[in-house]
Amino acid sequence: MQPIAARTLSDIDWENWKAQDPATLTFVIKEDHILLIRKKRGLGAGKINGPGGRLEEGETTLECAVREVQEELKITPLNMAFHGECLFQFVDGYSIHVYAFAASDYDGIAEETDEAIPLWFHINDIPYDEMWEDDRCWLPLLLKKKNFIGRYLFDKDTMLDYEIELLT
Ligand SMILES: Nc1nc2c([nH]c(=O)n2[C@H]2C[C@H](O)[C@@H](COP(=O)(O)OP(=O)(O)OP(=O)(O)O)O2)c(=O)[nH]1
Repeated sequence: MQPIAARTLSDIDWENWKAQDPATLTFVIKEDHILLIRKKRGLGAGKINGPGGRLEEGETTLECAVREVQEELKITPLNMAFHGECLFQFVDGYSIHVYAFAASDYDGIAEETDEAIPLWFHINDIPYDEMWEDDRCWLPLLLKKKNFIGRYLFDKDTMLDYEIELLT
């Protein structure tokens, strides 16, 4: 992995950009509450996030999104809707392309696993201070059922630049 000299989004050739890893995020939103996790390991360990992770060989984004929720919280998300894409470039050279889903219901009882602690929040009380810096830019769009594509440049945990396009 080669570090890149970019300091703004315009330093990156987005036309030919391809992430090292495709990944997913899923937000179960039910009756004004959202199910988040305290992530115990992997990229973003310690932060609060939605359950999710990297695609496995041969898997669709939807299959990955469902599997990650099942693995991390022992529940199955229901009524999955795709809402958007987040394209993350890190200055250390790493890149990840995240597909974001919302689910309006689930089967089972969420429980702590090796990977995550389940946490419910009211949608007006989302703990953005404990989340990735970009989440406050696009999670409100997902909550409003909008579709979006965003590009983000990070130096470790610090967001250097971003842009979000709403899709109709
Ligand atoms: N909300 C949010 N999520 C992010 C950001 N950046 C980022 O990678 N993520 C998510 C996408 C993935 O769901 C997750 C990273 O994948 P992971 O490390 O959990 O992958 P994995 O489950 O396959 O982990 P592992 O088995 O390889 O440890 O973090 C961000 O800025 N905001």
